[in-house]
Amino acid sequence: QIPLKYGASREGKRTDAAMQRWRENRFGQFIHFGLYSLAGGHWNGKYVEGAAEWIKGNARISDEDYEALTRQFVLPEFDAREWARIAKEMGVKYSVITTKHHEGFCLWPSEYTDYDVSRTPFGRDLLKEYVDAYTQEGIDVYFYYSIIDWNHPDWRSRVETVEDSLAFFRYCDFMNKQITELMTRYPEVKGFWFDGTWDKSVVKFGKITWDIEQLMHRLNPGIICGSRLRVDEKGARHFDTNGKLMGDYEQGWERSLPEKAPQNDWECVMTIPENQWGYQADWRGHIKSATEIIEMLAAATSMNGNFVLNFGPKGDGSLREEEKQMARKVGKWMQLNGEAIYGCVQAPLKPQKWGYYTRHRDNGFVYMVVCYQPVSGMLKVVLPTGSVIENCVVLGKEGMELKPEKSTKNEFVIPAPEVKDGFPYVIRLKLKEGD
Ligand SMILES: C#C[C@@H]1N[C@@H](C)[C@@H](O)[C@H]1O
Repeated sequence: QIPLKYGASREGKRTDAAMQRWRENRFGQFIHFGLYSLAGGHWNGKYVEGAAEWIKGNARISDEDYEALTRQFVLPEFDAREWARIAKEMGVKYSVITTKHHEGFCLWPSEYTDYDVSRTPFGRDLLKEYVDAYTQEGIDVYFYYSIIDWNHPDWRSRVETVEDSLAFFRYCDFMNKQITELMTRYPEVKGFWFDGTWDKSVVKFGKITWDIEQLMHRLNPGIICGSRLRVDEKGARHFDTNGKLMGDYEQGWERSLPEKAPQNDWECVMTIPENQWGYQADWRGHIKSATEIIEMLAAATSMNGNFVLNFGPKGDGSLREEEKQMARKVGKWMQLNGEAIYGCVQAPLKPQKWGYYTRHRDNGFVYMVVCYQPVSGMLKVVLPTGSVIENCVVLGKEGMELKPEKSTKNEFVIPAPEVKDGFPYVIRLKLKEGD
């Protein structure tokens, strides 16, 4: 163990109510919205390769031309209540919004910059309308905040000269003021989702991330913050130089899922196209179906993780049709099968090829989320020695009990119900422990 001043500030899983609520939420929404949404992944009438929220760099847009987007920020179709209604319909329990992405434009009227909504024709406090609408729907709100800030004159991606370090530490002061502002103006915020901590400047001065963590806990001891914020004084990210997780959960699973359950709390954030977070008018490549998203959500839950699906609203403030469709389909599935996700954790059963087990923290049931229908027509379940299946039903068809048959020692087979709608189905098991 190397002595560290700015490594992990605490060890082990948090056991307080705020963190337990984060765990039980399981399913979240990401909202990427900013000036980049107006460009929609196109510039001068041409499609721009790369992630749409990175268009300033991808299309080599000058500061002046990019800032001109503030004059187009009118949002005639923006209605936070509609965003919140659709999030509720999808069945998410929390939502993370980009208060400020790498571009530096702020979705709230900040006291510390004029590069924000107050300088646009829209003019309103978008963040407040989002917080109020989602809170009204009972959805917890989290703030994404980019450490990188391409607009701020004092941001430095690397610090090489005395002038760089003076500027960078002025920027850190600005950042601390904005974080304080966000936590005091919007006390409903449950946690922060920091991004952009890979640049050399942040890795060189990891203490600034320790300072942010300390600042947030002084303002709200229950605030939740993932590992992506943190860098220790040796430049180690997410896990400190002694291998200890920094922050409250592993926040490295961006567009990927672990193969097996990590030891720590963790969260996966996922895009519907291959890699578009901000609005891209012309989605290309594979667009994930609701069935694929449901399988990822079940996989995450089966490994004690949270799953957050990204929406990139359009430059007029409306949601795109494909995302509304996604919300409808996933929401319909969650209405029937949400008990296999919300408040669920990894089940103590041997994983099988047909899909994912989850176990509800309280109700004692084990759930089988079947994503791969067996050609044999039989779903295999291996139980601990002596345990038996006391009750076995398909969610939505509770009146029709399935009859498991013992096929070998500890192994049972359940006749697989027919798949009608192209979605995973869920079997609920009541197990009776062996004597
Ligand atoms: C890289 C990168 C950023 N991290 C994702 C969560 C998006 O915000 C993307 O722009």
